[in-house]
Amino acid sequence: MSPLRRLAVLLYSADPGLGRMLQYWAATCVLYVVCIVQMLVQVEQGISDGQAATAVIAFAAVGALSFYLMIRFGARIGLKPDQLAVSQAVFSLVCGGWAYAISGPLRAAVLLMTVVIIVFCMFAARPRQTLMLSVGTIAGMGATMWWLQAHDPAGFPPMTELLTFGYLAGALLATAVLSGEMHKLRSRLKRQRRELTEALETIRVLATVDELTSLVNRRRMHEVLEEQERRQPSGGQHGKGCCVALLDIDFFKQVNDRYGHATGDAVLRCFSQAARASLRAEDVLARWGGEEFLLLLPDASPEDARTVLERMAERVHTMPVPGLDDRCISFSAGLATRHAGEPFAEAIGRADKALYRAKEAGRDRIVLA
Ligand SMILES: Nc1nc2c(ncn2[C@@H]2O[C@H](COP(=O)(O)OP(=O)(O)OP(=O)(O)O)[C@@H](O)[C@H]2O)c(=O)[nH]1
Repeated sequence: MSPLRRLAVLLYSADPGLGRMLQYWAATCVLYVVCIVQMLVQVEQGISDGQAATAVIAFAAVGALSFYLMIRFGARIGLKPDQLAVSQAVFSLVCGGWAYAISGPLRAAVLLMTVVIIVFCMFAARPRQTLMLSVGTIAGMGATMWWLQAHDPAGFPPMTELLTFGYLAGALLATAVLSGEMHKLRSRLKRQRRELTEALETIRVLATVDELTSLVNRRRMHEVLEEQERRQPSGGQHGKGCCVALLDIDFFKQVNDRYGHATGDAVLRCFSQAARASLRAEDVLARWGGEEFLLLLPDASPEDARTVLERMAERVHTMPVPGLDDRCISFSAGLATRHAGEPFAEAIGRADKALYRAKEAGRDRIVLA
């Protein structure tokens, strides 16, 4: 990691949740900077008192820095994101009230910032917290305005303060109501996103998995083979080659006829489980149709593949199937190595011919193409 990136991670954190909170913090800092510049211009123009403005600016700067530290290391001190958001808002509102008191004729404009702070809160705090903040701000600003008009009626005419307070209270209450609506909308969107993700997963499973055996279905297997052709156009890795085998359960019609279709289904399920238990993680077994299965063995020589199929045959011979008494299940297999650059369709065609020969030769055997 470069030193610059390490510094960025240290300041900004690699955790996306924390990163988002720090983004909000950075956005509030931009607002603070804008307000500080305005305040300096006000001092320059003789609208605000220089000492009072310096005190507000210092208070805001120290507060912003403290909040950065609290957000960055908040997890260690056990502060929750919404608690941090509310504390930040309370701090900003105190700054806003103070700025109001020293901004002379521009004070009504400062109130705009107060509304902006509450709107910011809507994104991070709960609707109840936003409502409490709005009510608290109305009470706090009401008290400030009352105190200012009582102590300096010439600078803060009572009627002007009262009307300004009315506008502020209306705006804050409307914002709090809006926050509730936005929260509902966000909850609905979250639920819809979760439902959509679940629906997509269901569709994906239905499109790729065989319902009876839970094996990969024929459609998905075609995709797997295409991916394999793209990844290894010349055959298998490590010079071992790649094998395909077509497997077909022997005398399956007899099972259906004698024991019933439900037992036939149970045989297919048990066969799939037993067969899958004999494979490596990279091997893919698909239900190719009816009682026929296609096995892809990437990076396997024909000898390796035969060993796998023999191990599989042993498991299948001894697997218990509910409702089948003592009848032993077997399968025949046609095995083919995929030649370099050969399309899988051709290798599967050769495996199919080998399977036919295995059936002809008496079943329960593996024939190499
Ligand atoms: N229970 C059940 N039977 C199925 C399913 N799909 C196909 N079959 C049956 O599988 C049987 C396949 O029979 P055949 O093609 O004659 O093959 P077989 O009896 O296994 O004979 P060989 O392959 O020559 O050993 C048919 O009776 C199909 O109805 C299924 O999903 N469930």
